[in-house]
Amino acid sequence: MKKHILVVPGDGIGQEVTAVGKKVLERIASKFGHEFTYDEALIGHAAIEATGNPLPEETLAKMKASDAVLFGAVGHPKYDNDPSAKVRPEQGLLKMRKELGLYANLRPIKLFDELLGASSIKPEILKGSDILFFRELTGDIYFGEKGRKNDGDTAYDLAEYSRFEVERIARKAFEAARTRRKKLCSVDKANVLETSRLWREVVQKIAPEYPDVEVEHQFVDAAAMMLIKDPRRFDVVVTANLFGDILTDEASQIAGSMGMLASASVGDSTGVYEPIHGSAHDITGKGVANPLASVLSAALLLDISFGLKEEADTIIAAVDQLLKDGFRTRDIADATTPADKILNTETAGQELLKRLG
Ligand SMILES: NC(=O)c1ccc[n+]([C@@H]2O[C@H](COP(=O)([O-])OP(=O)(O)OC[C@H]3O[C@@H](n4cnc5c(N)ncnc54)[C@H](O)[C@@H]3O)[C@@H](O)[C@H]2O)c1
Ligand SMILES: CC(C)[C@H](C(=O)O)[C@@H](O)C(=O)O
Ligand SMILES: [Mg+2]
Repeated sequence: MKKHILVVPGDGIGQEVTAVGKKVLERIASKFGHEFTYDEALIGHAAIEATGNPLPEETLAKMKASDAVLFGAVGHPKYDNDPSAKVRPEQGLLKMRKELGLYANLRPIKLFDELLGASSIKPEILKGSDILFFRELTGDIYFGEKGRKNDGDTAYDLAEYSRFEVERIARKAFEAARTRRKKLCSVDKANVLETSRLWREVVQKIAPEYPDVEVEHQFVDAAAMMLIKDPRRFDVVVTANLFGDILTDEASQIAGSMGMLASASVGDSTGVYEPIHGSAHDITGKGVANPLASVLSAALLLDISFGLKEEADTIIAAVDQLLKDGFRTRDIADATTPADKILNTETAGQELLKRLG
């Protein structure tokens, strides 16, 4: 198969982990006889430094022209600590999502059995957890009008959802539930927010079209609690942009680390595949970031954008074998991990390639 992949590493550990994700794609291409071509483009702080724009037109054009995007992360401490900065790396990420129509963000919470001990949640509570989040990605408080009034002393961010936006993400979630354990949990805050009341109304209205799927509605505060108390009660979860952002960082602890969670952003055009984590300033440049979220994002890319299920499964099996062989990056290691089994970003990539064959 011939495909063109755009690699957009972005900032901080985005650069470090995406290099490993790309190597895995290259190995898969040679192993299975595919012809993947690659290009790179700037986004975030790196793009601001080079062009003044967090999402240069050239990057956007390259994204639209590619078959899939392997993405790293954006962000820099300079902006995090300067609330007055008008141009920010995250604007590039949000504009990309909007311009490409990436309204559905799939975040699988996949727990590898070997990592049962890596979480701070008890293994008997965790074992068998397998959740697929559908986070709405182009609406909500992220994209509504925002600003200041009263001489800057009052700030506002408007949360907005249209019926159409809720319906399209809900349908994707219902369809995914059909292929899994047939349970859908819709998470909102309908006891307080009008956007959530519309959300619940839409999900209730289309639910009869999926009679084989058992639907429940939970308020976001309760859902946050249930995720930790009993993660196995969830199969597919569908929720709004902001709730999905927060709940999936929380849910990363079910999988053991932020460094294990991949995501797929899909919708109207080119799919973008990225770890859920950020640029992680605290470990940038140390070479210790866990690259497996990027590697598992590459697997999602092959599966979802190219329909290469066997190739994707080969990557997941290699990750599984790496963990079975006792290897751990620092974030998923514990007191029982022998020193010679602790990997950095680069050696994790090397060990993984050995297991890809
Ligand atoms: N999609 C994105 O590009 C994205 C996502 C989240 C945050 N950000 C940006 O990243 C910057 C840092 O944000 P943050 O610190 O809140 O979140 P973060 O996800 O970057 O890091 C949170 C914590 O998880 C750890 N961590 C994250 N990924 C890891 C990995 N692969 N291996 C090992 N440990 C890992 C970090 O060291 C840190 O302690 C901010 O500028 C933020 O805006 C970007
Ligand atoms: C960096 C930020 C804008 C982004 C988000 O909130 O969507 C990030 O946290 C994510 O999860 O991709
Ligand atoms: Mg986030």
